[in-house]
Amino acid sequence: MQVTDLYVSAPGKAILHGEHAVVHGKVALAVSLNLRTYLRLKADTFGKVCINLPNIDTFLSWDLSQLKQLVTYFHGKRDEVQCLDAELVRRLREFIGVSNGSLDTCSMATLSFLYLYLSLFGSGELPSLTLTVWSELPTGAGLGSSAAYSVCLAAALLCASGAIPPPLKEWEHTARWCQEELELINSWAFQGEMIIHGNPSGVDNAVGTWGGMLRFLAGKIIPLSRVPLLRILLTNTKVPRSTKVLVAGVKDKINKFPSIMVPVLDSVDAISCTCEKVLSEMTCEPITGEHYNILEELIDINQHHLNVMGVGHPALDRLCQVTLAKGLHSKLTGAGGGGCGITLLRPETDSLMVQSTVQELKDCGFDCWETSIGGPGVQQHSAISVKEEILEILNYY
Ligand SMILES: Nc1ncnc2c1ncn2[C@@H]1O[C@H](COP(=O)(O)OP(=O)(O)OP(=O)(O)O)[C@@H](O)[C@H]1O
Ligand SMILES: C[C@@](O)(CCO)CC(=O)[O-]
Ligand SMILES: [Mg+2]
Repeated sequence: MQVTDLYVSAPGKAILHGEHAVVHGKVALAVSLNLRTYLRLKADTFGKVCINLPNIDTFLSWDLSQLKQLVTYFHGKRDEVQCLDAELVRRLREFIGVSNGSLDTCSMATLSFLYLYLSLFGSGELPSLTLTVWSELPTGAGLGSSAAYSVCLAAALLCASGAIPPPLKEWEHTARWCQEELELINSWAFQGEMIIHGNPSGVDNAVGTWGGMLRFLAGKIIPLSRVPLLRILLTNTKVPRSTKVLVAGVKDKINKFPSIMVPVLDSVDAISCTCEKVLSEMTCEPITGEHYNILEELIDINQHHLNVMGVGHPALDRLCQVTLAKGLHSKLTGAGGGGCGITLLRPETDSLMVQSTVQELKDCGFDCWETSIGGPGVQQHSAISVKEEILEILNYY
């Protein structure tokens, strides 16, 4: 089977409010970032499947004959994807030699690729292909790198399998899929997330698929079209952590102290709803200092709640202290335990103040940058629409 070459990309995300609570059926507000993961899929004729993941130093290849042995029992279902095929996951773990509890970056990325590849092609002829992924996002830092990776894999492999068409016309530079196709991409990306995260809510892959700002509640995705332009500072504490471990830790705490933790989750839910209301008011009436005061207070309260859930870290406390000394308010974003935080900048915060805050955070050993939000969801690219330095990496392998 011969597949068509293609380039796709998907954005990372920042969660404004609702991380962790969203896993337990509460509202989350999330927004895409203008930092993306790019994937190149190239058809080959060597009878091999190769993956190049330079961000995580992973370069692997398998003979099609090896992979075929894994699918002897398998009848792929491309349009019915509610839960993982436990037997396929077990075989793949055995095949790549990874135990159930492993958090190894390379194993998780490999497992999710092989799972999607075999699920989508396993019922027919396996195609020979090379897949290269490069991301502008820090890996495992709370900005949805796993979801952007899974969304790119799902879009590229669904296209290659013929389940969805490549949307790009000859004369276009970028193109997106229709709603129904996006839903299919999102549901397969969720499978990839399940392998990496264990128990994902689905909010991260939804942002990677649709982009923009959205409200997510129990699998229901509502795009928020009327939102004010927010200025956000992103800080990566560079403390490594695993979303899977942190999500499992919060679940344990809820099971151990339900009467203490459930009200905390309810309070986070109320924070997300209040934030959504304020953001919507800011688009239909003149923006005042009071709107920003409320947004800042919500950030502070939520950061305390996340500490109560056990997903804080001294480096995140440091971020909050440094920014508060400048009158700015921060919270962790994503799974916490280290990784990234967001700081809300007010419209009147001048660039000198931003620069000195960034410098102080860098002096703590953190990476820090002002970011723009609301990038488009998953899309196909022509080669010339991919930034030159990224194209060079994707085409190197
Ligand atoms: N560029 C990439 N190339 C290959 N694998 C990646 C890449 N980015 C992420 N991954 C996979 O995703 C895993 C990190 O996922 P994890 O969910 O822990 O962090 P995150 O998605 O960055 O943060 P969060 O889920 O809190 O937003 C890595 O261990 C790796 O398996
Ligand atoms: C921590 C979490 O809520 C967000 C991770 O970005 C996990 C999830 O929703 O799957
Ligand atoms: Mg993740």
